[in-house]
Amino acid sequence: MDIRISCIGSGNMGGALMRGAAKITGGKNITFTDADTAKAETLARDLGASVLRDNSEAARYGDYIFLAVKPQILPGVLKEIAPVLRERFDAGNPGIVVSMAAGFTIGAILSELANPGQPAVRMMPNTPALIARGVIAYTPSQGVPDTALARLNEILSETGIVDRVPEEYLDGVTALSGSGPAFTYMFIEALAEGGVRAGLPRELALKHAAQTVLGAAAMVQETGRTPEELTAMVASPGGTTLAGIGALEKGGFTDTAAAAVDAAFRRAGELGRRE
Ligand SMILES: NC(=O)C1=CN([C@@H]2O[C@H](COP(=O)(O)OP(=O)(O)OC[C@H]3O[C@@H](n4cnc5c(N)ncnc54)[C@H](O)[C@@H]3O)[C@@H](O)[C@H]2O)C=CC1
Ligand SMILES: O=C(O)[C@@H]1CCC=N1
Repeated sequence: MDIRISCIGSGNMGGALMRGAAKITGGKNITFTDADTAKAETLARDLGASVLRDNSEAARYGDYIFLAVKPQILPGVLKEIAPVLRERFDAGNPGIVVSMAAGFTIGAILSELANPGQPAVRMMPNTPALIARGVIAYTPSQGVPDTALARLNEILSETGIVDRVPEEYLDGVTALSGSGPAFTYMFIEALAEGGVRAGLPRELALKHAAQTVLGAAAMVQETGRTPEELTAMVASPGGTTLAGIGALEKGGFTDTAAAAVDAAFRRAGELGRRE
């Protein structure tokens, strides 16, 4: 695909998404910038991409300009690239800004850029994008042409499942799939810890815990059955599973897991209001 991509920020998410993009565009059409130049250089070398001198150059280069910096850094970066984006917009060749910053709304992005017409996409990926098993949801601003969105969809699809959603879903997506991998790692650790307490070596317990979560998730995706139906398939009357479910319920498992998503959701809203 003959498009040019700039990625401002070469950390976890910039790296994960560009690894997928490189499969479609080839590394040579991708550029990185980062406050830590050595980090950008290492990633660029890995993908056959290149490094630009600064974020303004990045804003000039890309058909898509991915902003993969922390939400607290984003306003400064937007101010830095606003003049170049404005020039391109006025010349009829606007780049499309693609932000993945938690909580940061399209309205806030356009307001920092001082251009309500700037084409922008707000998206929320997650780290399994690094191994092409990510969840990505996005919302475009009004000015993004359908063809450009279709191409973006194609690029993002290299990193996982992609859904276009109304913007009001994005804080919820951030909480569930954005932060969710960390909650799931905690559950895997907890399962493994239980295995260790039951006498298993830690390495074996962790391996079996991770494969169990993977297998159970695939059952939800591939059988079309609900988690409740699948639970019934596991739990024999008077058996081991029901004993374990009882312990989870006693510990308030469902409420605690749901409260984790709710706390992340509320935090996304706070980040959006910008302290
Ligand atoms: N890590 C995660 O699981 C997810 C993160 N996000 C969002 O992705 C964004 C990036 O997060 P991560 O990749 O985890 O962070 P990170 O810390 O791994 O990467 C951010 C990069 O930005 C660089 N940077 C800092 N200031 C800069 C500047 N002025 N110009 C250019 N680069 C600069 C840093 O040196 C760093 O390499 C955040 O907005 C976060 O909300 C979204 C979904 C999931
Ligand atoms: O923790 C965060 O704020 C980011 C957003 C979703 C995952 N990581």
